[in-house]
This record gives sequence, structure tokens and C-alpha cells, in this order.
Amino acid sequence: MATGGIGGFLAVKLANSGHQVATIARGNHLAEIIKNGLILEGTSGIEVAQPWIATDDTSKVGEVDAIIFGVKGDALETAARACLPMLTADTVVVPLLNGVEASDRLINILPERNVANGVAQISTTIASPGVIKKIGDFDVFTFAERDSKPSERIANLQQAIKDAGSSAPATEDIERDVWSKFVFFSAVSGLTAAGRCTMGDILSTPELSVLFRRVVSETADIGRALGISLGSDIESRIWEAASALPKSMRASTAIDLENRRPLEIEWVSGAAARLAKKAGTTAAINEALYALLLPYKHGGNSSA
Ligand SMILES: NC(=O)C1=CN([C@@H]2O[C@H](COP(=O)(O)OP(=O)(O)OC[C@H]3O[C@@H](n4cnc5c(N)ncnc54)[C@H](OP(=O)(O)O)[C@@H]3O)[C@@H](O)[C@H]2O)C=CC1
Ligand SMILES: CC(C)(CO)C(=O)C(=O)O
Repeated sequence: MATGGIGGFLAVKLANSGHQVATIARGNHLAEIIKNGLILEGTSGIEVAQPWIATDDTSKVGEVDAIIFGVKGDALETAARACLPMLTADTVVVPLLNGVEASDRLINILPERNVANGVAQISTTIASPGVIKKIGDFDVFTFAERDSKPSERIANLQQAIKDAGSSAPATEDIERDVWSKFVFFSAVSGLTAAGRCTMGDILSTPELSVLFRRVVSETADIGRALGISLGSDIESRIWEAASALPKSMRASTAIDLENRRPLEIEWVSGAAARLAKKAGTTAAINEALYALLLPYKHGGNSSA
């Protein structure tokens, strides 16, 4: 659930390493998957997978072991309800959305025993109906039970993803990992989208570098105020990692903005602003980035 950048990538990899994979998709994307298979254009060539089932009707899938949950933030509730027919008491639902609220939002709809927590480091997109495109060489999926305790179902899914060629490291603190990506992403997303710039621009413009580092500190402080054990070196580690990113890199938010698609800002800059209030701290820069992107939230032109 579903067959976008995240779900489509893992569907191809898992199906081609021998697993029974159902791809939930709709419209032209589904029609092309049924007709030609699901195609992954990666840096090392093209792979095609024939899903076990490709459908927009989850009641046709039956009960499953695991659900890779990868829809955009605004689609979470509807997609979660559609997962209900596929659950047994042991099915694990692994959210890989950006932001820090997906797992908590899922337990409002799905039984808590079914819901895990997770985060993805990858850059993939639906290039055209039936075709997923991967950019770059990184594909790391970090996930665990909500309380981070080891479990067989998490270990099995990690092993399956590793056998399929990606990275799925074990973690002793999934909340910290989800927040670490959020701290990084709040800066990359907010600046490359609101600033219409690339990581190269951020790294080569001292004023933008300072702003990037301020967003990172601001979001990290929100996490710390909420009790997340982010560590005192997260700011420097993120800056080091950011400095090594490809110069042309932009967040999916910036690419969505350019393509006039809806933006996930409610779950990134907007979430930082909201969570700061909850934590009793401030988030002036995240608030500003959120406000600058708000006119474009629903896609299309600005509301002006
Ligand atoms: N792609 C990436 O590289 C990364 C993505 N992420 C995060 O992962 C999440 C998913 O991103 P991504 O995979 O790129 O998103 P995509 O937009 O590529 O894919 C989401 C898919 O979900 C489908 N969908 C939504 N609701 C339903 C539903 N009820 N039934 C069936 N299909 C549905 C959409 O179909 P339709 O078009 O018909 O609405 C779309 O095909 C986001 O939070 C993103 O920020 C995190 C790290 C990297
Ligand atoms: C920054 C990146 C590519 C890291 O996975 C990402 O999550 C996104 O752009 O949505």
C-alpha cells in the first residue's frame, strides 16, 4: 500500500527475489502494471516484476504477512482503512512516510498490534504509469516495532529486504531514527522547496548554509523537548552528511512543487511548527518555511 516511489521499488525488489507481492495501485498506473508488469528504472538498468496480484481492491488480496505502507501524508487515513481487509492478528504494517506522525496516525485506524514504525532513505518516483525511477545509489529502510523491541516479523521483513539487495538495518531506537531523518528533511524540504534551490546552492551560499543549520537545530530542539534521544552531535552529523550530498539534489517537496503536485508540508515544516507548540518551544523558521509553501499545498498554481 501503495505502488509509488517507495512501494513500487520494494515491490519490484521483493517480487523478483521470490516473494508473493500484491501491488495496490489505481487508474492508468494499475492498468500499465497489469499489462506490462511493474518496471523499475535504476542506476544499474531496468528490472521488471510481475506482481502476484495487482489491484485497487484490497479485499481481493486476502490476508498478508506484511504491508509496506508508502502513501503521501494526506492519503494516510483512506489508505489505512483500505488495509483492514488484509490484516491478520500478526500482519505488520510498516509506514515509511516522511515526517514523525505516521505510525501514531495509523493506530487511530488500525489495531496497534499491527502497526510498526519506520523511515526510508531512497530517492524514487513514479516516472510514468507502470514505471518507477530510482535516482542515486542509496536505499536504506529502517523499521521496527513501535517500542523498538525485537520481533520475528520485523526480522523476517528486514531479511527479505536485505536478500532483495537493499539495506534494512536493525535499530534499538526507531523513534530516534524517524526523528533524525525528520530533522534532516525539515531543512532539505523547507529550503529546497521554499527557496527554489538545490543542495549545491545551500552549500555554496554562506547565508543559505547558516539558514539550513538553523532549521536543523530548531527541529532537533523540538525533538529533544519532546524527549527524543537525538544526541548532542546530530546537528554536526547532519551537516556532514548534507555536505556530501549530490549538488543537484532537492527534496521531493521541491520536485512536487515544480510539478505543481500537492505538497506534504503539513507533515514536515507544518508538523515541526505544530509539534513545537506541543513541546512548549519555538519554531520560527519552520513556521516561515511552512507559510511560504502554504499557497502551493494543494498543487496547481499558487492561490494568488
Ligand atoms: N519516494 C521516495 O524517494 C521517498 C519517499 N518518502 C516518503 O514516503 C511516502 C510515499 O512516497 P512516494 O512513494 O514517493 O509517493 P508516491 O506519490 O510516489 O506514491 C504514492 C502512491 O500511493 C497511491 N495511493 C494513495 N492512496 C491510495 C489508496 N487509497 N489506494 C491506492 N493507492 C493509493 C497514489 O496513487 P494516486 O496517484 O492514484 O493517488 C500513489 O501512486 C511519502 O511520505 C514520502 O515523503 C520517504 C523517503 C523517500
Ligand atoms: C531527501 C530524500 C530523497 C531522502 O530519502 C527524501 O526523503 C525525499 O526527498 O523525500
